[in-house]
Amino acid sequence: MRSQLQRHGNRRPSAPPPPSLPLSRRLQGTPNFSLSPRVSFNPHPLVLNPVLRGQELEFIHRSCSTVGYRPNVFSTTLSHLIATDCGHLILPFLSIRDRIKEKVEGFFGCEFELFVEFTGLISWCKGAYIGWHSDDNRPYLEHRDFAAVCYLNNHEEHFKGGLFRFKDGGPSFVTPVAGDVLMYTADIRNIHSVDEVLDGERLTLTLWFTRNNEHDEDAKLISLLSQRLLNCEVETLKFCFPSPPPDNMYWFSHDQFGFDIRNARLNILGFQLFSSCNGADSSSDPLELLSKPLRLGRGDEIFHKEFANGLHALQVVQFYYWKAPLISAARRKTEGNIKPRQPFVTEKKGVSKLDLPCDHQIVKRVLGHTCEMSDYSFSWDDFDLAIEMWEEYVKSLHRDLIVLLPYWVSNQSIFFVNPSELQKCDI
Ligand SMILES: O=C(O)CCC(=O)C(=O)O
Ligand SMILES: [Fe+2]
Repeated sequence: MRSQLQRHGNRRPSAPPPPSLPLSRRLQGTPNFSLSPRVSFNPHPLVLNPVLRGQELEFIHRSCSTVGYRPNVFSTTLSHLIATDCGHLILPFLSIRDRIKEKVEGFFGCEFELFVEFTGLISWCKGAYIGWHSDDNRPYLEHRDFAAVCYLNNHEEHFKGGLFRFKDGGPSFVTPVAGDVLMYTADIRNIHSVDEVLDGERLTLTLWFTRNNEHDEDAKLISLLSQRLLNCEVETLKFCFPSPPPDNMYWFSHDQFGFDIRNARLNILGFQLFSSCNGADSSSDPLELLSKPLRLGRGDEIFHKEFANGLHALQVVQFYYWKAPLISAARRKTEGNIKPRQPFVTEKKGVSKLDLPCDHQIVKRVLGHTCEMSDYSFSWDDFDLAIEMWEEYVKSLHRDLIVLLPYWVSNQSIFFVNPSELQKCDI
């Protein structure tokens, strides 16, 4: 513990300003990086198994992702989580982020500590691909030195297509396997591509690293977090309800039409959204209603509790599916001892179904094969239990975040340490 704190307390010196030569040339002349072509590094992806909190990251992505930087790609960035008042959800990223950073520094023999420039969950749905490119191939990306892609699900099992390919040298392709981390320099020595995804949702945790501290992601995230959490009390759950940013971040557009990703992810799991405003808001844009209090329905039933907005409802639904095996096992164990909590379900009085623009055929084509988790037989009883568990989960992460933030501010670096360990160290 002590050594972990000291490590973070005394960051290694950061790199001097980068010389003007391109990275590829610099590496050839630097003993630490004498293995300049990628093929003379370990040709196989480094395997970090098991992926720390992989299912949790999947839950976060399915509940928080926005449309991404390429067609049919969705992404969840740490800054987006903070901007939607879900800063506590960055905590599950931190151990694996630290571990990957250490591995990249070790693997490439970095003399100076690297800075994380970007951390994000990125999913590639049917039709997504990227042709030959290097990761520093735009003027605004020139500072990127290294890339690490951690695969969170399996080729063939969860998606088809989507192989990673290197243009030169070996291995010529990489088959994504959950837990594998692929690391490469971001420059032209590692021109690569991703084959078109033919089915399913290919999920990765992608990080880029830089030696230029002006592009340190941590500094920006700490400043964002400090602004958002300025007057926040540890016990206030109200603050932990997600607050949606502009709707266009969730709008997947295809030709003239498309769908809202929040609504689509609910629909493919069999849920519909209902608004309690009876007619008063009928003239407003239905997409705006996604930011207002909503109810959830399935078939003819409507759940009695109200959600703060569409993101809140989606987060609870995805949490339910993440925890469904646990919840149903607990219920089986206690069968007979616990009274069913029914009735939870109300009739469709005083609510109206949200009439959102949605091209169901495109939803099915892009996201249709991602609903394997809907196999669990659904129960409102279990769902109600999941709401309580979600609230506990959020409160506990939120508490940790409030404790850790001052340490991050004073180190100007984001890291994870168990808060109870921190308190022991302070004494
Ligand atoms: O997901 C991958 O395997 C690589 C993605 C990639 O090349 C990129 O985003 O630049
Ligand atoms: Fe790339």
